[in-house]
Amino acid sequence: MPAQLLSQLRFLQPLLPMKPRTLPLLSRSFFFPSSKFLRNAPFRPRAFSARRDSLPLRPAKSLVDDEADLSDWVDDLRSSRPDPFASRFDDHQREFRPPRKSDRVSSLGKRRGEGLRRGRQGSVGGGARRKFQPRSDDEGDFGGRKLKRGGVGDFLSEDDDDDEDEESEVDEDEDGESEVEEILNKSRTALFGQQSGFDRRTAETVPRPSSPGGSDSYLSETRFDQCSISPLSLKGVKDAGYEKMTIVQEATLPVILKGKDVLAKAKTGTGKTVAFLLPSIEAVAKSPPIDRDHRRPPILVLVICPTRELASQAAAEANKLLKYHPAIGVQVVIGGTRLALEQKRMQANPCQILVATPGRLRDHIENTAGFATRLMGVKVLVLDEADHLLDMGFRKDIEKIIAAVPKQRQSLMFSATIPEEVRQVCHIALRRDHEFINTVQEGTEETHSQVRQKHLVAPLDKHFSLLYVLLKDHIADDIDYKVLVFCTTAMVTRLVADLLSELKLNVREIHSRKPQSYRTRVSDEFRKSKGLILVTSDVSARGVDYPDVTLVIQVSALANLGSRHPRMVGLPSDREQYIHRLGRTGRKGKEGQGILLLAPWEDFFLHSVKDLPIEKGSVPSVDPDTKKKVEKALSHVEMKNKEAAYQAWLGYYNSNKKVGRDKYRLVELANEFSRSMGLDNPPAIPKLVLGKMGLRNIPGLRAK
Ligand SMILES: Nc1ncnc2c1ncn2[C@@H]1O[C@H](COP(=O)(O)OP(=O)(O)OP(=O)(O)O)[C@@H](O)[C@H]1O
Repeated sequence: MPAQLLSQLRFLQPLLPMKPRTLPLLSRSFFFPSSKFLRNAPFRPRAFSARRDSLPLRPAKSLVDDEADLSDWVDDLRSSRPDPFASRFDDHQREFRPPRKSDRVSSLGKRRGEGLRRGRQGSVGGGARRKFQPRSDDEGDFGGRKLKRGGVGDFLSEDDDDDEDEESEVDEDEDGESEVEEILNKSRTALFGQQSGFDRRTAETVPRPSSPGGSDSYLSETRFDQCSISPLSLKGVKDAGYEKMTIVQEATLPVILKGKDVLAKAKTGTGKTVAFLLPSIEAVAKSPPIDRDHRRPPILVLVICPTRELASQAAAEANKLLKYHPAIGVQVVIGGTRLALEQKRMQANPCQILVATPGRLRDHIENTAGFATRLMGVKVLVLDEADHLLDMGFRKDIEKIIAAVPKQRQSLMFSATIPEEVRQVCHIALRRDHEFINTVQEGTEETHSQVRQKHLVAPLDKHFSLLYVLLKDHIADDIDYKVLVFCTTAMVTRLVADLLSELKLNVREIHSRKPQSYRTRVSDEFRKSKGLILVTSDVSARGVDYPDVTLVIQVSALANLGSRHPRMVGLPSDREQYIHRLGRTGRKGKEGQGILLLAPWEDFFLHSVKDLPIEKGSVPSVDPDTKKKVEKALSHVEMKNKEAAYQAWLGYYNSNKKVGRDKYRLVELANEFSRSMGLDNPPAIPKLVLGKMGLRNIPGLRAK
């Protein structure tokens, strides 16, 4: 495009960027003559009410048709007041990659699972229009992903897992490091001025602890009142007990406040939630107030979290920060409750900030009247645990959601792990000129140094006794113990919880097979308690902020293995899940411990975490009395729970590329697991199920 033409464009749209390097992209995005372009011009504002009234209120199917009109409408709305987030015509540079064939294939498994579940509700098939059908499960969270792998093995594996079996080495991003430094330097000057007392720091010192190794090493030296946030937000921050920013908050806040798209990586438990919520709240605070009588008040900030627990937690944090913003409302839509209830709640209390899990959000887009229109007001889109949300289990939902919000918006993606593959696909949500802010120094570990990590490799049939011994030892060491035990599937989680209860330990369980009300209650209890063990599937792996967890035990690290998808597409691997699970301890600079318990045939996992400081631990001895005690406790565990655990275990590892490749070996291992539960004979499995798992006629299995 000739530069002359650009200057004409600039005349029409003063917000156009002038940088020559943007020309080719602009020329792709603008077509002439363009009535749409003219409609976007700020000097032709339309009366807001007239525009609103003329908008046809159609449900989701019409969303795509209406998107352009709705975008215009939102633009008009924005142009009525100065908006710091509006002047971003480089939006055109964002590229939306249409789903590849591989995406469709690999998401089929999940959809098929959904189809099974929806089938029960009378609406089979992704293409079928669903009308206000309440869904009892939470597709948006791990629990809802239980059927995602597509085979019966997946069906049996039932939950809570990602899929990947390739080893992953997360590259530290050198560009990212230098970008951070540049950003910090610029933003310190811009936001805190020369008086702020900040040193110019080198890239390596971005996450410099104010007291090395101390309990506040996650904090920066910058106070919230040194940055340009509104007095009402500041009051909220203060009441929440936050004075200094954490490292990630210091690094990202100025950039986000400037309206940039951000991809941020920071260690677990270092305040990423506030880092994206606070500037999002500022965006709402700066927006024109919404008319109380508005029939479809726009949602201005949309936060997406992978699990219900995490979404509820983010909404609670938002409410804390909003204490002095009475006009700004937060709502959470997470599944596990009746859709109609959420619809009523949203109607009764319209909000500007919506926190959601992906599946339930899609349900609302497709089934809640006027919801699609409200989403067209979104100015800030946040993907929390972004790498996980971009994996194939969620990808379709995320793409659908992104298609339902305006192209002209700010997008923020946060996670403690951002594998290179995710950086490659992050443009699904982010503009090309986004900032990658990596507060994990190059050459340092992605886990916290104050968390002692060890791995134990022991035969599977010893795992139950060992788990008991490890827990008893820890309880004896720390009267204020608070332990998370991660298991592979919901049914195995239930079995382990049953066993530990039989052994008179103070135990709770949480997984996708539990009703949401129970999950919420247990989660709240564990948050507040000490002297408690929570046995959990991966619903608790990411983001959940339980304070003062003293120990995390991971029984098997293969939770994320079993991919039917190529590594290319940005799946978080078992390495990432290990980091997130471990990250439930050692939060806010506190100390903690992590134990990884592996069977000998699982030790290949160690290769993928060889750069993490995981010591080889010596396997504790199990005395004969303890062994007997555990066996007796196992004999009291209900048979049906053992059968379900066996079936789930078999299905789970059957889907695992490495373990499930050799079916004969798989069955041997499954039967070892069965024996470890005290069963002489492995439970029988329906023939149909075995056939679908590709396990018919494999010696060692019992069919019924
Ligand atoms: N500036 C601050 N000062 C003190 N505490 C803070 C600050 N910001 C956040 N926190 C607290 O730090 C804890 C961890 O925050 P948060 O859950 O957002 O961590 P995270 O980085 O998102 O962790 P994860 O990677 O596990 O999701 C929370 O209890 C939060 O209230």
